[in-house]
Amino acid sequence: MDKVRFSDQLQQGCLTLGVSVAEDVPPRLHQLMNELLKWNAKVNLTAITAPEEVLEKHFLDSLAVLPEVEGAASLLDLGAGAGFPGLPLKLARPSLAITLVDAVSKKVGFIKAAVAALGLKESRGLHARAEGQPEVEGIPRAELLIARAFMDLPDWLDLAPAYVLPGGRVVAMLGKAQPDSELHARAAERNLRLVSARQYRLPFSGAERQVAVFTKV
Ligand SMILES: C[S@@+](CC[C@H](N)C(=O)[O-])C[C@H]1O[C@@H](n2cnc3c(N)ncnc32)[C@H](O)[C@@H]1O
Repeated sequence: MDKVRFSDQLQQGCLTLGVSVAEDVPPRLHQLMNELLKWNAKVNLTAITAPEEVLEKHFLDSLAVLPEVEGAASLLDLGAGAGFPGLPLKLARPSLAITLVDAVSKKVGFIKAAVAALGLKESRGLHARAEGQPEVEGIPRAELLIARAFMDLPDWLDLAPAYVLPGGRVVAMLGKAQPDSELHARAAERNLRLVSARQYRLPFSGAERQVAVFTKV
């Protein structure tokens, strides 16, 4: 898909999601897609390789949580894989300091190469396994914790708070929507508080999503 068509579709998708990105962001995401597909030909990073699908399932799916990310100064993406959702969020909000962690070195190798190719500042790929002890693991705490397709909600809410700076938030990206009562209950069991929960659909496939934000009590 050429850069112009890609940029049009990306902006259209953002509009449907109710998020906005600066004009230079779609061309930079196009560059990220080319980098991803180039690497993917040699190193297996993602099963999603059709440009239309990369655009929606990786990029728009990541950008959909921009409202939950606004205002944070630092973001930690655990189990980032090929950099989702962290890299698109960083491109959309350049002032965000990001750390992307994965336990598989070839994935972190790609993240580092993408950070260099895109000239991203305050962006770090880190090869580490997150098991709840950030100091031991060398993983820095952040204001906002995020992960996609990493753990189910109960395990994520058990793990993530250890990596949050005081007053920070944990974002859960969920495929299957859960009732607010369930989210409140999962939070209360762990001395957390549900800050917000929002359901939406991806713009082209209509796939259902939910994003929930938690903070420590
Ligand atoms: C299903 S992938 C999701 C990748 C990416 N977040 C996405 O949505 O495309 C899960 C990733 O978590 C990584 N992972 C699994 N357990 C981990 C751990 N304890 N610490 C860090 N990364 C881990 C895996 O290597 C894998 O890249």
